[in-house]
Amino acid sequence: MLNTNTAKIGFIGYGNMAGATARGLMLSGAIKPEQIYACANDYDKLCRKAAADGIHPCKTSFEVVETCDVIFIGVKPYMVEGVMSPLKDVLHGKIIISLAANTYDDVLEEIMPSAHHVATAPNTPVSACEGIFICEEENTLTEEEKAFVHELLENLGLVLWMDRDHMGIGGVIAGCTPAFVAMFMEALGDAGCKHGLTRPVVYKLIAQMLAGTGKMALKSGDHPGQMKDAVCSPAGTTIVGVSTLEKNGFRFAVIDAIDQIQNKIHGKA
Ligand SMILES: NC(=O)C1=CN([C@@H]2O[C@H](COP(=O)(O)OP(=O)(O)OC[C@H]3O[C@@H](n4cnc5c(N)ncnc54)[C@H](O)[C@@H]3O)[C@@H](O)[C@H]2O)C=CC1
Ligand SMILES: O=C(O)[C@@H]1CCC=N1
Repeated sequence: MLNTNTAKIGFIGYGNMAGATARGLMLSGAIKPEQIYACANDYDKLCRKAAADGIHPCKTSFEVVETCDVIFIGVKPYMVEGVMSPLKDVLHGKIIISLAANTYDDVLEEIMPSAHHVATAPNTPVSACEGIFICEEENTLTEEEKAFVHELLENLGLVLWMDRDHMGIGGVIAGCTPAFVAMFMEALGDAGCKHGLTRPVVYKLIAQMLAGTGKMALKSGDHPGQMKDAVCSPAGTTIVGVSTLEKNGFRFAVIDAIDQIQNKIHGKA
């Protein structure tokens, strides 16, 4: 029976998302570095990252699969088939957690019918154990394996099981938008710098402001409009900024960005 104290966790591909997942699992204390094995395209680069993280670098994906009980797929979506198909014979009964965007259970089943697989849509804040793992409800895990996967991923933040129709947009809102937020942070940093704050101070203020606003929303359940109203004093300063953002199409720019991502996913762009 699988348990987090002894399970060996593998990563095929050890880039941004896989590394974030591994680091989150280690930071949470659920998984020790010596339980983690990874392979990647560039072995020397992998060895440097593995040494920094304290995990085992592997020369081949076969080594990862043969050694591990649970294997995360951390390669680009278009590579999943080419990387996983040659492993067909060694995947029997292994738990496979795919990180690949918009790559669902039907595709995984086609490529690796003998594995017990689940498709997910994660985000990089898992590295700080404040992330999201959306998992597809349709999967080939046993009930016991599903409970184990849920427990493992819960160490990294929120775990939500979703039907395929909502996985795409859920994955975009959870997985793509950390980049938007980082752009917002950078813009606020530039503005703070322009008006005299040093970079270390302004970025600290911004990060804490964002973490606090998110936590407040989760704790109170308040509507975002209510949270905005609570900051805007009548004839005060914030409302001047809010109206300037409206004039510049701030909210439409965000909705349009999501629309364009969806168009790309659905082949319309
Ligand atoms: N970066 C993100 O925020 C998110 C990424 N994802 C998904 O995670 C997956 C990985 O994306 P990133 O980490 O951003 O990409 P990345 O480019 O940082 O990492 C890709 C990794 O795959 C490895 N790789 C390439 N060819 C390989 C091969 N033949 N065998 C083994 N490893 C190989 C590379 O060496 C690298 O370690 C993608 O499928 C993406 O859709 C999902 C949600 C969020
Ligand atoms: O940009 C991408 O394709 C990946 C999927 C979600 C976030 N990053």
